[in-house]
Amino acid sequence: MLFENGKPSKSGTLAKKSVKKEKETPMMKQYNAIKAKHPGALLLFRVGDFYETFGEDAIKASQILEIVLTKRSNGAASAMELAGFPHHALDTYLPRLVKAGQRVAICDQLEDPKSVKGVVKRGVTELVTPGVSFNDNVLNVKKNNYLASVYFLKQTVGVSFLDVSTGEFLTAQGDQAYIDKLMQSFMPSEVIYCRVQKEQYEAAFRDDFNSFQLDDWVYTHEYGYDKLLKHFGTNSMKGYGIQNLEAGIVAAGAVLYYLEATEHKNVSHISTIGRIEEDKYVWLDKFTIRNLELLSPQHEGGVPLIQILDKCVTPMGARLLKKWVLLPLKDKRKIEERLNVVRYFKEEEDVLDTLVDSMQQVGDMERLISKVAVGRINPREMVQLKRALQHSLPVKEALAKCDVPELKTLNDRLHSCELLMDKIEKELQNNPPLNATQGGMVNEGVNEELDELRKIAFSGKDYLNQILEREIESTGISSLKIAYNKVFGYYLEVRNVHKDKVPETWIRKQTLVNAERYITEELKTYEEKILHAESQINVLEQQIFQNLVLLAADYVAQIQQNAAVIATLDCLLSFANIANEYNYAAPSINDTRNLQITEGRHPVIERNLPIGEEYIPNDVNLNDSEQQIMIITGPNMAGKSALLRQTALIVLMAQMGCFVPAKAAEVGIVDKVFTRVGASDNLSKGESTFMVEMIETASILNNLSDRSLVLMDEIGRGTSTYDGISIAWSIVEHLHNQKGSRAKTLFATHYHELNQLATDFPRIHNFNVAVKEVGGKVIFLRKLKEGGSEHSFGIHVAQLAGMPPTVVSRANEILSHLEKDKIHTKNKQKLKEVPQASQLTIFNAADPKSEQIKDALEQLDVNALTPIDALLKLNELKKMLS
Ligand SMILES: Nc1ncnc2c1ncn2[C@@H]1O[C@H](COP(=O)(O)OP(=O)(O)OP(=O)(O)O)[C@@H](O)[C@H]1O
Repeated sequence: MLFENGKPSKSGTLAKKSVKKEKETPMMKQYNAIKAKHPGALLLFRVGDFYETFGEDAIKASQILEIVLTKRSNGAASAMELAGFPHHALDTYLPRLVKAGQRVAICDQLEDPKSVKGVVKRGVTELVTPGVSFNDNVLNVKKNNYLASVYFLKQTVGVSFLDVSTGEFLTAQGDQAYIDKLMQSFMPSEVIYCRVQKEQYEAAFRDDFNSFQLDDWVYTHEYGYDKLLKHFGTNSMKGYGIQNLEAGIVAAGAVLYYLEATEHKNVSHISTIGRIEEDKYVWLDKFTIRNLELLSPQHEGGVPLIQILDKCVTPMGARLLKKWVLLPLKDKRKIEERLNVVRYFKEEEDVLDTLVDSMQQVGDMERLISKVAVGRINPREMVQLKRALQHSLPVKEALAKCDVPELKTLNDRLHSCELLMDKIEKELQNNPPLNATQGGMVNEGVNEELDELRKIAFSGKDYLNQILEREIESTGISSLKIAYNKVFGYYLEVRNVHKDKVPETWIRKQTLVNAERYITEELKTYEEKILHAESQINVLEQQIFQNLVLLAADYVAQIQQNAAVIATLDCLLSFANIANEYNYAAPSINDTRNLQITEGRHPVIERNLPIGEEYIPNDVNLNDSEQQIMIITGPNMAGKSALLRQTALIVLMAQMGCFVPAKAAEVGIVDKVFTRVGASDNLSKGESTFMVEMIETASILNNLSDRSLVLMDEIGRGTSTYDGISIAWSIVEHLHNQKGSRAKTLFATHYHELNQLATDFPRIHNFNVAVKEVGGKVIFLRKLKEGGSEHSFGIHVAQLAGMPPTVVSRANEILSHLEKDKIHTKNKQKLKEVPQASQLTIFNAADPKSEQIKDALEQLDVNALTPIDALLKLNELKKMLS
């Protein structure tokens, strides 16, 4: 049974109570029984042509949908609230309920009310939840809609993602940080987890996602493994490479259970399960994804990278591109394969145009074929599927002419599915109705009986004339007439003079003064036919359509593969397009640990500069032998952050297989990118800014490798200046001296004191983003130069920001006063004297508290500490102080 937050929902309870007090009508009894089976879900109960909601569901529905709330007035359940809408408006209202976070159980009439006495049989035909939906209005074409399942197994976390609308099914397992990163990347619309793991779940993900709890028996290896074997019809999961992912299997099994529990039993389009391999992709922690604004901007009105990269013309392409952005590659060969194709398309603009033109018409082939598999495709969508296949043909033709091995491989995987395409073309009209029950969708000449029926239904007069002519000819009764009356239907009328010519088989029905009326076997049959023609037409059309759906179901695997090929092509074409449009260069990828960017630019800022302004390019060189760490100082607004981010973005774009905003870029494969940019407030989650800063930094320092790229922007600014400098200083030292991981680092700071580090450490170099001071005004040159800098020009920025002149001039006064103060210089001297890689002298031997803290620190085994332990320890030390 399903539970919401461990207990049945209020609405389920209320509905029961309010009806039980009085005598239940049979229908309400049925309603209550169904409602009780789906606690936590808002029940849409089909009554005739309406979907009705009752009790608390009605109150919720009326608020969310802005529909009228009434009270049920027919005796027994007089106190019951009621709100409903016409059944044909389901597509409009359902998405609104789901988007408002509701789980919606759709309860339909399972038999024809006309053929039943008493209460019609009803049942829930679908439970739509935010993570499990096929409804186009719930889904966003450019986004996958993932359901995630999470399972904690000691230190390992298993996760599984399913987009039921495309059939994509994935699993992974790893430590908390890895799964957290995946969750932030895949951004599931709904997460299911084991009820008894509530605490762990909430500690890990707080209330980041819509969540739902399942019973603990669902989250067992035995159950999950068996579920997967049954679904895929195999006797092991070895072929999918997930046999040993114990936690991953448990999480994936629960996904399949949940599909069943939500009445999604027909899911043959989920034909494979993939493993998200941690070591195949560049590690981006969740802070990096956020700080680099890869998929969404940090602030309203901002532009994320994806918006620049996405020129895809198909929904599949747009969805795949998001994955490419979040999962850049580490395999040089694979990256080069993508780059080769982009280079080719960039040069062969005709091919690019042909492909883009055809693919523009392909539409969402991936979701259409999923609808075929689950039997939810409508006639109009079937015609769209045909068009998708038709427009894939020129793609195939164009690819066949391309002399690039990677494109040949893609072309080999593209199926033309001609038989299916021709059959849809032959059988379905080009503009069929939306609903298969409406009729009028099948072409003429497909089915003789159907054609006959249509003749009867739509060309009745002609048909009767044909009978009349035939009868006149065979009987010789020239004045014969056909007419209709309500009493005995169609009849033949014979004037008395011709009475003797009437064949014996005719049945006399009426005698008039001058004539007699007869019916014949043929007319009777015709009459029956015409009466039933329309309903028969519908039945036959539906049969023909169903057969078409069955045929299309044989093509699920092929069309899914086509969709994957088209999506890949779309992303590569998009890369080629932007390379041309924005003047990007092909990066050169190698296995060294060097990064050499010549005239690099920020892909997003350069597209959003005010008219007339040009982005100033800069070089960045980093390696593990001479220049491992660049300390970048410079005034506020100089462009330090932009430089840091562009460096990471160029590396990531290169490893996605995309050309880069630079004159040239040599990229030695990077395996992890870490950023700590700015001190963003996280008060809503109960953490102080500085705490967040330290958590994020700790996660960087604990996960470094010699291929990592680290960006640190103003680390330490969340605390007092001296604490900040001390922390920043020791972090840089740590990055430089860490054995076995000379992570390439860009360190932007306002602490000019850190410039001292360059003299003390061989692989640390100072740079500054240049400005020019002319007549008391600062001109931003945006050019990176070697050497440190002395000023921050913060007051100048305050002036630019419109600070009252009195405040600005007072600030200048205070600054000059402080600058004269020797503390500044003395402190600098002090830092210089600090022995390298040792604790900064912050302890006073005369102070017992200080000694106590020192002892505690000395006893610590830093290598054995997790980031959380470290923070707890820090807190303990702080308490010692007070
Ligand atoms: N190379 C460049 N060419 C043109 N404009 C740039 C360049 N770099 C930065 N800018 C512009 O300058 C603005 C400020 O840059 P940025 O935020 O990188 O400054 P900063 O040095 O990090 O400032 P702060 O120290 O105040 O955080 C950017 O928003 C961008 O509009």
